[in-house]
Amino acid sequence: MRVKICGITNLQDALDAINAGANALGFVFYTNSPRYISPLNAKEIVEKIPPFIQTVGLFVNENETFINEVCKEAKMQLAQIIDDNDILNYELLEIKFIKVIRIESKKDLKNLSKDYYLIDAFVESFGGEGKRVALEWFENIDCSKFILAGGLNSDNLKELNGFDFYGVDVSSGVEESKGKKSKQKMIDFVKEANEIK
Ligand SMILES: O=C(O)c1ccccc1N[C@@H]1O[C@H](COP(=O)(O)O)[C@@H](O)[C@H]1O
Repeated sequence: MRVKICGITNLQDALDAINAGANALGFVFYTNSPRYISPLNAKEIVEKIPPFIQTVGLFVNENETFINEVCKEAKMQLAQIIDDNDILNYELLEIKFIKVIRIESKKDLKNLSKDYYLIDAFVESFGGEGKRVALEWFENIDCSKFILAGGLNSDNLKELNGFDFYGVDVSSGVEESKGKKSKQKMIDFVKEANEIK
C-alpha cells in the first residue's frame, strides 16, 4: 500500500514521515489551510530530503500558471488538484497531476475515467478535516486506481482490507496539532497501511 502524508510544514516532519516509510509528502499551497506552506519554504525542505520520495503539491481552485510556477519553484513532482468548477485546461499543466474527487455519495464515483484519482470526503473547507467517506460506496467498484483520503488513521486502516485501493493519503490523522505531525502516529499509520491486504 502506497502512503502519502500530506500537510508537511517543516523539515523534521518530512524526515520523520520518510523514516516511517511514507512514499510521498504533500505540501499544501492553499493559503486558507492551517497547513499552508510557501513555495520557498517547501523548496528548502525538498532540497534536504533523500531520493525516491515523491513530492506532491496540493492546489485548490488555482489556475494553470499558478500551479506551474509554484510546482517549479517548490520542486514538486506531482500536483494534487481540486478543481471544483472544472475550469482547468489540463493540457497547459507542465507537471504530472492527480485530480481530487470529493465525494458525498456513491453516485460521485460513477462515470470516472480510467485515470488515477484521489478520493476524499466532501467538506466545505476542501480537506484536512478528518471527515471520512463511507466504505460501502466502494463495494463492487474497481478501487485499484484510487488513493483514499479522508479521516484515515492507524485505528481505522484495517477497514480497507479487501478493497484493493492503490494507496492512502492522510493529514489530520497523523498530527499532534494542526500543521505539526506526530512521529509516532506516522510510524503507526505506515505500519498499519503495510498490513492492508
Ligand atoms: O490538509 C489541508 O489543510 C487541506 C486543505 C485543503 C484541501 C485539502 C487538504 N488536505 C487534504 O485533505 C485530505 C484528507 O485529510 P484528512 O486526513 O482527513 O485530514 C488529504 O488528501 C489531504 O491531502
